[in-house]
Amino acid sequence: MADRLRLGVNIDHVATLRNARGGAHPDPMRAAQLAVAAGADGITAHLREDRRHIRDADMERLKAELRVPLNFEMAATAEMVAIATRLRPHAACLVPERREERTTEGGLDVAGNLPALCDVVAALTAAGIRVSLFVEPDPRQLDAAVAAGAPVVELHTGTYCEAEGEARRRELDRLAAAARHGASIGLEVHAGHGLGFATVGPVAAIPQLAELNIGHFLIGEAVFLGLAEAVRQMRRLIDAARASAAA
Ligand SMILES: CC(=O)[C@@H](O)[C@H](O)COP(=O)(O)O
Ligand SMILES: NCC(=O)COP(=O)(O)O
Repeated sequence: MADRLRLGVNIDHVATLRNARGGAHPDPMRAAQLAVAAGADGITAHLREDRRHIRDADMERLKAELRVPLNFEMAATAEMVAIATRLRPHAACLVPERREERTTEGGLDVAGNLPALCDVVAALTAAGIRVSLFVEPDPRQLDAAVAAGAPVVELHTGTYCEAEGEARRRELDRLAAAARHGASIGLEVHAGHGLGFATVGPVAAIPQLAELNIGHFLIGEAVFLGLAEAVRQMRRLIDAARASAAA
C-alpha cells in the first residue's frame, strides 16, 4: 500500500462559476494554488470539447504556473491530442465525452475501441505524458488498458457514490476487486468522480489505489467552508481512512 494516497483536486467548476458571468472571477488558477497550499498533490482540469468550463487559456496558465503535476482530462480526439502534445502536462486522462451529457456518465469502452485508443496512447506517451484511462471497475476494461499501452487507469466512482445501502457496498466491492486486478496486471490505479466527505473513506481505504481525483464536491463545499478548508478536511479523511486500513 502506498504510504500517501495522492489527492488531485479538479478545478473545472471554478471555471463553471466564472463562465456564468463571462468575466475573470473566480480564477481557476488561484483555486489551484489554494488547493495545493491546502494539501492537494496535483491539479486536474478537463478541457471539454464544448469548453463549458475550462478553456484553452486556463490549460496554458495551469501548465505554465503550477509547480505540482497537472492531469489533463480529455476526450480521445485529434483536437485534444494536438493540444496535449503541445502543452505536455505531466499526465493525461482519457475520458468518454458526450456533448449533451451533464457530466461524465461512464467509463471509456477501451475493449471496444482498442485500435484507436492504442494510437492515442502512443502519441501522448511519445510526448512524455503519463496516460491514464478513465474506466468502469470492470476487469475486461483493465485488461484492455494494458493492451492499449496505458500505465494507469482511473476507476469511475460515480455509480458507487450514487448508490445507497447494499447497492453501495456492492459497488465498493467492485471497485476494490478492480483495484486488486489492476495492480496484479501492473497498472497504477486511481479513482474518482462524485466523491465527497461521506463517500471518500471506504474508497481511500482500498490499498491498491495511488491517487484520487475530486472536484465538484470540493468546489461546492468551498461555498460553505472555503476551498482551503474543504481540501484540508478531504485530506484528513483520506489520511485517516488510509491509516486505519494499514493498522
Ligand atoms: C471525467 C471526470 O470525472 C471529470 O471531468 C469531472 O466529471 C468534471 O467534469 P464534468 O463535471 O464536466 O463532467
Ligand atoms: N476524474 C474525476 C475528477 O476529476 C473529478 O470528478 P468530480 O469530483 O468533479 O465528480
